[in-house]
Amino acid sequence: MPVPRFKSLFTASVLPNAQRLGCGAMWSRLRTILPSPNCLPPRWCSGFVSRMRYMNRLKEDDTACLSALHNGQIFLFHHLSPLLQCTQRGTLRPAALATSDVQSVLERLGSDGSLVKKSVLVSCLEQNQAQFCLDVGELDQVSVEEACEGKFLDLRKSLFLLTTAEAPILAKGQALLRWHQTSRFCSATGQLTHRNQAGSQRACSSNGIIYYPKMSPVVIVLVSDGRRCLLGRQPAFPLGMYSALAGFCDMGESLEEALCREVAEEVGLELQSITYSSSQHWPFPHSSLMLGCHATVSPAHTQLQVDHAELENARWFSLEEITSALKLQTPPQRGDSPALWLPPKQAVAHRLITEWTKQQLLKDTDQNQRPGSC
Ligand SMILES: NC(=O)C1=CN([C@@H]2O[C@H](COP(=O)(O)OP(=O)(O)OC[C@H]3O[C@@H](n4cnc5c(N)ncnc54)[C@H](OP(=O)(O)O)[C@@H]3O)[C@@H](O)[C@H]2O)C=CC1
Ligand SMILES: [Mg+2]
Repeated sequence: MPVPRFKSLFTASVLPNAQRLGCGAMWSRLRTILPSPNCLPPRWCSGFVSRMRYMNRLKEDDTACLSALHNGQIFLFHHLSPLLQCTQRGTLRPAALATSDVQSVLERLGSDGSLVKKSVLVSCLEQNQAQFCLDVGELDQVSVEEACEGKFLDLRKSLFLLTTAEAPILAKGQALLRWHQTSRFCSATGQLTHRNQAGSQRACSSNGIIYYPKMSPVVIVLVSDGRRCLLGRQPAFPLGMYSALAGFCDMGESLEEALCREVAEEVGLELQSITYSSSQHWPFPHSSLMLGCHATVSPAHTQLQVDHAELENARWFSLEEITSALKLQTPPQRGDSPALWLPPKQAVAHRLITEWTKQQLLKDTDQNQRPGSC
């Protein structure tokens, strides 16, 4: 079980009054909370090191990156919405197009060849085939859709619909493309900045300051009182959707301090203990690094004081309510009786909720198997 690289985070404890777990107890709890290898990048697969080093070289060597682009794949975007195609099974997947095909489509639609060079490097397949994202917002949307046999769909909607492992690539691609669109000028000199071929940095043409893409750290926490879990709802969420509590870290705060502050601000509770679960990059509203945790409050202090400037509502949900919501396949429609709808599978909030559910079910099984229980 490849967990040790997270050990420092787990053992770095959290609150002055945190319940510290003994080491053995902690690891056995981690195994139940974090068993999923898909939380971790595929470091142990053969070829991982060589792919990472290859990607790093492409970020540093513009000529090598341009050559990788010519032999690579491109995910197209139109004003930051990704191009999706329908599979034979009727599901959606991001359209990974060969660069040569994209080049011919662009030429047919009257664009000069330089547009392809605006692609940003996002990933690398086995055999070191590089993958890029490119925004073709300057071309007619429908013409590109017809030529590529796909549809551009808003990224939030796409993340609800996509089940493939490529969803994080779209999130990363959109974040990078947006960063380039909004970072054209140096904030010190006001002069134009220019990018490297991979799109991993921009430099000021006048004083050479180098800018790197920015991410805001955001904490997200699933609070439990031992029996129920706490979810909140913002007015902008889709109908019926509740999620784990989240908030941006303030300057100077640790992960633990930000979690305690956000929970205190949004629902008026004091956390007892915090366990780190996993993290994810999230492209909204700009680009965030979501740091996902579980936390507990005392069962004696669960009264919520919801800050309605931040949340439309927050409430405790039973295990039964959560297990039913996890089974729902289609979102509630206007006019339906309001069912609980959870964040998409790609969201770390979903992962926290499923981890909590598994933990509760295990607890219930343990209790039922104790001698003397009926
Ligand atoms: N992937 C997932 O599972 C989930 C992801 N999220 C993401 O977490 C993010 C944070 O959650 P949310 O509850 O909205 O956060 P907060 O509770 O921190 O509230 C958002 C407000 O914080 C202020 N703020 C402070 N710093 C920033 C910053 N760097 N960027 C933008 N706003 C900032 C803004 O207020 P003002 O404008 O008044 O200054 C903003 O309206 C959301 O963007 C959401 O997309 C949320 C839930 C689930
Ligand atoms: Mg919040």
